Amino acid sequence: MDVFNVSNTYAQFMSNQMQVLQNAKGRQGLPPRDRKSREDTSTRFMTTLMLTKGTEKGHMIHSSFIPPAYHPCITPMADLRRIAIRDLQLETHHRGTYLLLRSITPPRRRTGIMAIMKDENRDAVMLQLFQQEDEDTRKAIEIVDVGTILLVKEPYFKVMADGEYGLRVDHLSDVIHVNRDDARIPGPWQPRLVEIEHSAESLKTKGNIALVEGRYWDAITEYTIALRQPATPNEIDIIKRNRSLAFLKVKRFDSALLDTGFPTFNPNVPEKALFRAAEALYCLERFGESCEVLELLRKNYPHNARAVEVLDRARARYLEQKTGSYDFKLLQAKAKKLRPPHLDHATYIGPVEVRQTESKGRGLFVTRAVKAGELLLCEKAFSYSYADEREGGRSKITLLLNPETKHASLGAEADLIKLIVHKLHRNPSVAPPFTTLYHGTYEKASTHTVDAEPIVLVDRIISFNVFGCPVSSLVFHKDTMANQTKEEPSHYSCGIWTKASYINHSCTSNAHRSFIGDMMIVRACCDLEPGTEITFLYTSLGDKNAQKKLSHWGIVCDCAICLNAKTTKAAVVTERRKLLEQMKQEFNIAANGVFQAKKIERLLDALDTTYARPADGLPRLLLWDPQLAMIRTLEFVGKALTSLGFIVVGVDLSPTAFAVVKWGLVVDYLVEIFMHACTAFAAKGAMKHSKQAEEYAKVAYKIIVGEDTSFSESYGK
Ligand SMILES: C[S@@+](CC[C@H](N)C(=O)[O-])C[C@H]1O[C@@H](n2cnc3c(N)ncnc32)[C@H](O)[C@@H]1O
Repeated sequence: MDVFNVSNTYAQFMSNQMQVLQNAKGRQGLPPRDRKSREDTSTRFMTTLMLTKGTEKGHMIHSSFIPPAYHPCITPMADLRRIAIRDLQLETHHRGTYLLLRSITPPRRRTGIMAIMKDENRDAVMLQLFQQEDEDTRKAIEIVDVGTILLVKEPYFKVMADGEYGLRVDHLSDVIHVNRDDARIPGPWQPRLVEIEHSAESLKTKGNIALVEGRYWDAITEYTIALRQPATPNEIDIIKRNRSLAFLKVKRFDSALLDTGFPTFNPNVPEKALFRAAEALYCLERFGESCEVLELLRKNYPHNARAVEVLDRARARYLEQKTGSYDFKLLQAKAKKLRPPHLDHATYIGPVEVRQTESKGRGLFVTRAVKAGELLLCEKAFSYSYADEREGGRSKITLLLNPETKHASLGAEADLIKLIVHKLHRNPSVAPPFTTLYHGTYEKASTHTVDAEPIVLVDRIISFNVFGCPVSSLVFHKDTMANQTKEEPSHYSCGIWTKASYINHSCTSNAHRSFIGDMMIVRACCDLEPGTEITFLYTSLGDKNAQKKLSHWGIVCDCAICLNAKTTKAAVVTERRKLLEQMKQEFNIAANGVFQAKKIERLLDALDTTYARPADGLPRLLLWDPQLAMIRTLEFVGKALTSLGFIVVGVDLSPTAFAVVKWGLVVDYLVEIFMHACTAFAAKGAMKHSKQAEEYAKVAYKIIVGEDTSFSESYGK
């Protein structure tokens, strides 16, 4: 939805890649013919590593191929059989087996992290780990470095892009870091005795040092090994409390919470445990429980000033979550300042619920009557990937290609996949709202965890549910109005909003989404009866390629506009094109902005008569735009609104109050149309009408931008 769909542009590129995959498949099950020696493999790798050092950062556009979908290992470790590098066969997932490997090189980071690994027979193989964190979040050497011991479950051995052979790991749960105290480490790889610490206290100290130095994963390892040593209950409590801080630092909130003792605290629970539990709950968006823990903290430690501050913040989120009252001015200010624009605000789910539809799977329905402009959702992104769209700043833009689905998109989607993989892997408790989203015919894994590790499958879910988004719909609206551009709104930044994802598509939609940073705001764009299904646009209104784009979701839109487009006779289409061309010429001739109004009016009337159905049932998309250019009189305000499908009364200055009886399509220019009405009514001394028109402009603005606190500033009112 609004991501840069470039499937057509890269069709050839993808079919070439499909061919490469097909060719590779031809070697499936065969052993490699020309396997290189360990020395040769590692020397070549080290040479490339040195030659490319420092040259691979850059802000260029990267391309990323999604591999043919395969399931992660779901067999428990105890049931896997160990194999060796020399047993590997090409293009094969070695189901039911595992490899125990030790790195003999430092890592090289490209789309994935690569290193040369050896096994106990001293054979070597290249390992590529995909979906690992960015260098900024976790250095490659913290993931694999010389001496790192890894267990690769159900290894996938394949021909790489450069023709070399290697192991490819796409699922985080398919690779296990083996701690130095693990009994599975073979004798020759065992650490020297001096490296093995047995006392919980000394391991805790090592953990504390790592924590202070910002080596959080090392700290977790030290504390975890410490907890396997004999220790008193008090020592165990302290080690867990320290580990909970390390877990918080690496965003493992589920584990952090568990280590604090939540939900059963001793009467003399220390402040730190309560703070950490409250922080973990806050980050898991469990604001009510976070408030409860902080209230306990305030009760037990009344002089703790920070507790008051943190409690205020949690209460503010809880209030947003429960009531939907936001300080939108503050949200706009934060979205303007923060990069990435991750806003610290809560999700509000308004009067909506998920229900089964007749023919579109599940959908979102209103539970009570709703007025145009009312807030249905204000949803914090489940995950959000920001791409700097300014000239020269496209640091995270990736061309994401899926040869299997023939889908290609340009933007930050590749990063989004990674962000979600990590979020789910770190915090299994937050997974259900994501994993239950629409995933087409793609089969999910039959289990959620294996050996207590979460199983994560994301890319298909993302491709069906991702939204492209501007950093701010306010800025986008202003740009649209200033540049008068009517190009389709595609965006590089993108995210997943799990509730909004239940909204199905319709070109004659009754709801509209807007963005303030990573918050999506969905408002009704017409009055809705209780039980009405909410719909919004997946592609932009009037997009000529809409049907093609909708086919990505398997949608054949059956709205009035699409049905009419299919049934309109070719002669009528030609006639409309001719009239539009003549109008365009008239507007072009009028270089000074003064055009032959009468002539254009005649052409508009002629175009109008090509439609048979009333516009409130079938909006006239070709008409509102040229009518807007003519909008100098109230007559054209009425005409433009009618073409958009509105029913309005009082435009003719009759004693009837100016009122929208039925809302039509909401476009950015709707605000301008109502503002023209406001001015035109005022010029005629119809001040009540004028005030009412301004109110409608404000509602339209709120629907388009997400809020109306910035209306006065934008429209000088
Ligand atoms: C983002 S999901 C929307 C929620 C989905 N209906 C569900 O059951 O979870 C997108 C999918 O919903 C279905 N869908 C959405 N709009 C539709 C429409 N107008 N007609 C038919 N199917 C639609 C398609 O299967 C599409 O791939």
